[in-house]
Amino acid sequence: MSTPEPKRQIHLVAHFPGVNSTTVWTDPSAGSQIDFDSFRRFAETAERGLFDYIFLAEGLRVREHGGRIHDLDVAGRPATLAVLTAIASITRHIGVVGTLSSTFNEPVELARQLASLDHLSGGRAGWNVVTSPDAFHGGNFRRGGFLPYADRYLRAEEFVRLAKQLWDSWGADAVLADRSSGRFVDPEAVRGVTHDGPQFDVAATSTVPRSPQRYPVIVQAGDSPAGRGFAAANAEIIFSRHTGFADGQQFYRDVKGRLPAAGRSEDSLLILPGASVVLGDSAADAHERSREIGFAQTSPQTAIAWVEAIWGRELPGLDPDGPLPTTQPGDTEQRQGQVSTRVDDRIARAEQLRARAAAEHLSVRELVVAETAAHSFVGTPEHVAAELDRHVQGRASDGFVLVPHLTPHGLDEFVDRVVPLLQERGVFRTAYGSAGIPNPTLRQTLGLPDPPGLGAISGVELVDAVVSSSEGASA
Ligand SMILES: Cc1cc2nc3c(=O)[nH]c(=O)nc-3n(C[C@H](O)[C@H](O)[C@H](O)COP(=O)(O)O)c2cc1C
Repeated sequence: MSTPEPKRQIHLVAHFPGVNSTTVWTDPSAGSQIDFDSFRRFAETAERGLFDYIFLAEGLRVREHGGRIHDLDVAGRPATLAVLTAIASITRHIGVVGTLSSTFNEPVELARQLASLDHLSGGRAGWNVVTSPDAFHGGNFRRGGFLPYADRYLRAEEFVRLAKQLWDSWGADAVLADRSSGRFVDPEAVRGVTHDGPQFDVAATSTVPRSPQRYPVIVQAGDSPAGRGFAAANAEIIFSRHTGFADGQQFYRDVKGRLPAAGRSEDSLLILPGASVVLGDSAADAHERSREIGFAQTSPQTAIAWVEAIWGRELPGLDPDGPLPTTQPGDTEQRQGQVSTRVDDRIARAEQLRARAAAEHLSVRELVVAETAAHSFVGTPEHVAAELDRHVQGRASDGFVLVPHLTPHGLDEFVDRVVPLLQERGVFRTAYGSAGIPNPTLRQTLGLPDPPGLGAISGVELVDAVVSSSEGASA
């Protein structure tokens, strides 16, 4: 008799609410997005629930709508690396992963900051590499439109490659701290990194010794073919939008199918779609809660602003409880700074929305709820646990980035009611370090292989880049 295959294990990520349009900050129980107490509370729940890591998205510029600050969504969360460092100091096992742009940062400085986070967290750091190269964000840095859209991943690729050289530039034994000889550093074990490429011209010596994980875990969020190619070559995790079962399977197959060409194995990259969960004591109760939350996430003003962003024009007098506008879309970008509102063909999108509203008899606000606040998993804890398991066993994902709608207690119910059921199913850990490692790094918690030497990890060649390093580093 053949032994059954072991069950695939689910990975869970806790997305701190905010930097999106679905956080219900108006709820009477909602806490601050800014005070450290919120991050502490959130992190304690996520670690109690044995999540793999806490994740922070990042918006580099305050969003605008119609040329004014977009005043409907929560904003103002403190900067990513500062928050993650503070979280690392009050947790022991959970990973800390942040979103940082490869377009508007510089490799030497960012590599230094990330290596520092990896040191200070004891090897629990991760970096979500985003490109977000639009002119609006660039304006923040006096670099509006400096990077052609087509080059966004060339820069990201060169950035990551250079960062890895910097992270590898101190040998494992470079810090001598030898009191008898008085020598602190072994110069033979630290190499300078010189790099002359299309995006970066750098001659640098890293100021930070090799960190516990050598590199932070590399995450990617981007959906274009170029983004998928970049992920297959460089990323260890993809944060995806493909949460549905069939859609998830298709994305999973596509991206995992790209790995062999990059010289990588299937288990070297995890795919974790964003997901929202609404629980109830019965299916009907959960669906009713989901409906209420959807409307709380979509105020009448939010619904109008969303339609204006798609329509590319102001829509004065639009009734949120009435039908979609009969006016044809214009071409004025209404919303700036929100990735998900990018529309390539406004007329086609408007027609698609009109068709859905007509078929389902939806008002403007009901349509926006259906389009933007449809929750991924709705039902009793038993139903939700079974569904999450089905997605992972069915290779529609390797787990989920859970995006709660409330700060800071939005994951409490999931941790109390769903996590134990996943454990009973044998698909989720019952302790950190259960593989026999008492203080696992984030990469070990995720079950990802150690990073190979520089060069082998990247399957994409930078045609014009000249990459060189002086000799002498110890391995
Ligand atoms: C699920 C998901 C989450 C993202 N989160 C962020 C974010 O927090 N901050 C950001 O600047 N860009 C974010 N992005 C934008 C992407 O990282 C990427 O820069 C952009 O989508 C362009 O890449 P693409 O053309 O491959 O999609 C996100 C994208 C996706 C798909």
